[in-house]
Amino acid sequence: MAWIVDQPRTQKELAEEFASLVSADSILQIPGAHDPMAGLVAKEAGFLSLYLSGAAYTASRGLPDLGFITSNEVAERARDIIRATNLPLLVDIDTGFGGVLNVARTAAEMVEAKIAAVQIEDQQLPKKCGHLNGKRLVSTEEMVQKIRAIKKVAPTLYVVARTDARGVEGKQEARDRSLAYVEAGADAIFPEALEGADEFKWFSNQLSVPLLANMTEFGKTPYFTADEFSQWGFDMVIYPVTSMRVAAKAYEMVFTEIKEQGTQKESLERMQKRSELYSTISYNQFEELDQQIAKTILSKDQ
Ligand SMILES: C[C@](O)(C(=O)O)[C@H](CC(=O)O)C(=O)O
Repeated sequence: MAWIVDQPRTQKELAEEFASLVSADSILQIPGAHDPMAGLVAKEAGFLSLYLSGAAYTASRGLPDLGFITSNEVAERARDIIRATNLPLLVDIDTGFGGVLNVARTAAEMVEAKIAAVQIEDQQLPKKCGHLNGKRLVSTEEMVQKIRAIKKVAPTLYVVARTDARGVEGKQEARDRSLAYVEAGADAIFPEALEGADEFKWFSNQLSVPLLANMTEFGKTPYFTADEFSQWGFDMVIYPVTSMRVAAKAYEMVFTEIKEQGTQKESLERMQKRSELYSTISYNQFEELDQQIAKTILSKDQ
């Protein structure tokens, strides 16, 4: 329950909360929420912070993750998720949607939308998923300028700098770039597409700032647990596209059933019931704001 019904939190409060969750003893598990409903369900499951993935956001619009979306589009989706959940949101801003000046505009827009934290990567446009081949990087100097621009325009934004160098130039270069990004003001580092336990451990021995692990599915990183990442010195782990992937498979199953059997009856048990849906979106609390609306009463099987 949030936004109109709850007291919303400010960007500064959300960013401070994010930083304190990162510095807590246990690793911060951050599930991707491609839309507000996914965010609300993740909140009900007990997660304290959410991630808006570029891959999941673009896929939810039927688009590939090649970096041709704009900052105001992403800010709009992020704003909806924050209004609904009132949780600190880490937003994937890809390359910052252009050069240094575009990054500055993106940072300002993210603060307006009350985003707690952003993740910016060192790829050239058009960017690619970090677990694919054929990535090209901008120079360290350009990325450093981008990080400085964010910190100048939006000092309260928590900045996670992602380096894609591991798959392009190697792990030593990824380490060197990370050190430069920290020097430029990044609050945390996201070494993208590390391939094994040894690489995670090696990386955390090289850096003293908080580190983020990407536990995406069908990528280059094997399926490690949150505890394993934590033991290796990582402070955050994201599950960026999981919500989108399970939702799309669920649609596929029920649409096939309706097409083939002419009914969705077999799938009812796997559906969110009307009562569960209304509870998740605080239906009653919104209804109570207007005494002219008759109070909705549901039967127990609805
Ligand atoms: C983290 C990521 O940038 C994303 O957009 O969520 C992607 C995830 C993915 O494509 O699986 C990534 O580049 O790792």
